[in-house]
Amino acid sequence: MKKIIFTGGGSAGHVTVNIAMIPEFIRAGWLTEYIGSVDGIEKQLITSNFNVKYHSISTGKLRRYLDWQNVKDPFKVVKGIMQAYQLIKKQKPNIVFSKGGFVSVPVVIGAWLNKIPVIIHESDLTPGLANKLASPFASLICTTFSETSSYFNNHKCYCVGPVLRDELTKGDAERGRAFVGFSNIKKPIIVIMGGSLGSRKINHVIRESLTQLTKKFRVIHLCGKGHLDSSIANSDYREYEYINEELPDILTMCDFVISRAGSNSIFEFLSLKKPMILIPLTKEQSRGDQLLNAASFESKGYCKVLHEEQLNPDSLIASIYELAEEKERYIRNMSSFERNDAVSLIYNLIVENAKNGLNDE
Ligand SMILES: CC(=O)N[C@H]1[C@@H](OP(=O)(O)OP(=O)(O)OC[C@H]2O[C@@H](n3ccc(=O)[nH]c3=O)[C@H](O)[C@@H]2O)O[C@H](CO)[C@@H](O)[C@@H]1O
Repeated sequence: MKKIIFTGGGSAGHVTVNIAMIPEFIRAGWLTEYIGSVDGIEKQLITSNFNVKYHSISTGKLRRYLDWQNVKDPFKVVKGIMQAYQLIKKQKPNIVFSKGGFVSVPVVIGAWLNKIPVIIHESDLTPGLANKLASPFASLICTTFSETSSYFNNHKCYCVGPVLRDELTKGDAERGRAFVGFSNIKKPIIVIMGGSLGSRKINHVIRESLTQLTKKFRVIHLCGKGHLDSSIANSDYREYEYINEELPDILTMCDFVISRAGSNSIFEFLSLKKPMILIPLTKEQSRGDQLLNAASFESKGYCKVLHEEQLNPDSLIASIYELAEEKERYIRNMSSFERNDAVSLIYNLIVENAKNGLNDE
């Protein structure tokens, strides 16, 4: 029997691709395991969705700011590499698939030290630091955007397009309405998603705009863990820290989306043809990947971009009215998008690259 180990974590964007891929391997009879951090979001998402063995390793964080933890983290990363090396030596997978995020670097190095092939996936237009560090150890890099290959000099890249969960297209609006408890009145619904971890700035502006916003719209706010505000009493407003299996129903039900510009999320909205306002993370808060993701979508007429520097209740309300007025045009533009069957493409690449003879019968 063949065995695959998945890795990736830190935020849901580094896990959802794995969530889309894992069922293929379980169906095909592969032994499927996961290496993640001790308490990251990947542990909760993987163990609640699948009955796969989850191994934890020590991880450091790749921070962009000064923090005393930065001094301790290199030691944690070295410990993580040693743990991953030992685990992979013992588990003998035929291949490792990495979706990136800081936990993935020790795993990729641990696999390489064991001479186990590694396939990496990069879903943003520009590579994340973890994938950049891991790329010399990988046999192949799969990308969502075709432009990404130019950032991985001399590496074998394969553009597979967005990797989306199968369930995403199986949402049911009626189920969504029942879940949030909205009656079927004729006020369009906006879903607000500040990335998988939430966004303080977006949360703040949404809550400031709420009275005005709910005159015309109903609002479902995915505000991120620890960011609920129980003081708000508004019958057209619902807030959740994070929504897992009900998300396809909620997205199918909604009319508009306001979101950060994380790659996985925006391709989910695109494939469901939801007119969207994207508020990308700024250069100060990130490497600028979301600015490029959003610019790429804007150039194709898929979204409206509202930069954080201009974000306030007035600009938000004005943008949502403009989006609503041009709804049909956005839907038309999004209809031209043709999506690959990325899950099958990656599955085939993994089968072709897997090392033979380790756990095989
Ligand atoms: C702060 C940060 O590091 N952001 C990065 C992170 O974003 P982030 O983790 O937000 O990643 P994405 O937007 O790409 O994906 C989020 C995923 O979580 C899911 N979801 C979200 C909220 C919720 O309540 N329920 C739910 O299921 C979405 O449907 C999506 O599948 O990874 C992305 C992909 O590499 C990058 O583009 C982002 O720049």
